Amino acid sequence: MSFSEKLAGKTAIVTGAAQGIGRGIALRLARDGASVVLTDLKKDKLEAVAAEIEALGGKTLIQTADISQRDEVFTVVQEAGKAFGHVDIMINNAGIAHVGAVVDATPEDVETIFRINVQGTLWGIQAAAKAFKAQKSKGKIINACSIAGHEGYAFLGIYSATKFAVRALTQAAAKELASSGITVNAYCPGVVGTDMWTEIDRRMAETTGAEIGATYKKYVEGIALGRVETPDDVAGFVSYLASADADYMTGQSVMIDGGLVFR
Ligand SMILES: NC(=O)C1=CN([C@@H]2O[C@H](COP(=O)(O)OP(=O)(O)OC[C@H]3O[C@@H](n4cnc5c(N)ncnc54)[C@H](O)[C@@H]3O)[C@@H](O)[C@H]2O)C=CC1
Ligand SMILES: CC(=O)C(C)=O
Repeated sequence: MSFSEKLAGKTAIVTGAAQGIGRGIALRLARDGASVVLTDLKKDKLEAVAAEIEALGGKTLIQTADISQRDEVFTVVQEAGKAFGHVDIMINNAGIAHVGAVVDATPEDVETIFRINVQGTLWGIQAAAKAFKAQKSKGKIINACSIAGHEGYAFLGIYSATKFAVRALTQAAAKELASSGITVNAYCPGVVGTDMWTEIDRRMAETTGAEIGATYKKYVEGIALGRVETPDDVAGFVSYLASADADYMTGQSVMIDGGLVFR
């Protein structure tokens, strides 16, 4: 891993950093020169990601936290500030999926996913905005949306609703925080080959009777660039959103999906 100066001197927090897209973003921002605060529920996996970054000379801090708990998210941001002196970039990446028909969703299903995907993102926006304002700095808040934040998918309806909500929060927070010099944007991946999609495919098979692998194959066949997305594909775009090159961009939830959804 070679380091660049793109984010040198910056501190970035990445939620859901233990695996998948969050791990990819953490490694990329470290390569860009940022100190990276890694947060997730999974301590062992966070330690493995931290070891990867530190072995190559990067700086990290591990904070286990549940993003659905507002106080835990605020503590992560405070600890990041104490460890590195300031916080500059907040990546609200952690999220979960839900597979099932809209007509079958239970109050418990809906509450669980909204507490993580929507409230977890909201607490991250609040905690980061508070820190950036206290520092009087122009921070960047970057949220995980999805193609499902632009189109409601069959049997992913409740999940899609959470991502539409993330897009709404991204727009509203961008408008409210612009006068403080804080930008808020989101990345919208398509089909990334992570544990989340293995689980979506498995649950689709249970729900619709599709063969294992068939739902994943069907989605991937719709990608114009002809291959599944990798965490690095997402991380490259997040690196841009986190950089000074994106200073004039706010309130946007941008597709990074290999050409799957065209808006
Ligand atoms: N995989 C995909 O195709 C796509 C994923 N996304 C979004 O990207 C983000 C990351 O997805 P993946 O890496 O694929 O998922 P993943 O399931 O591989 O990783 C998610 C990580 O978030 C953590 N997490 C879950 N709930 C948490 C909580 N309450 N507090 C703290 N950490 C928690 C998990 O422990 C896990 O390490 C999610 O927001 C997802 O909705 C968006 C579009 C496509
Ligand atoms: C997981 C996800 O966001 C989709 C639509 O694949």
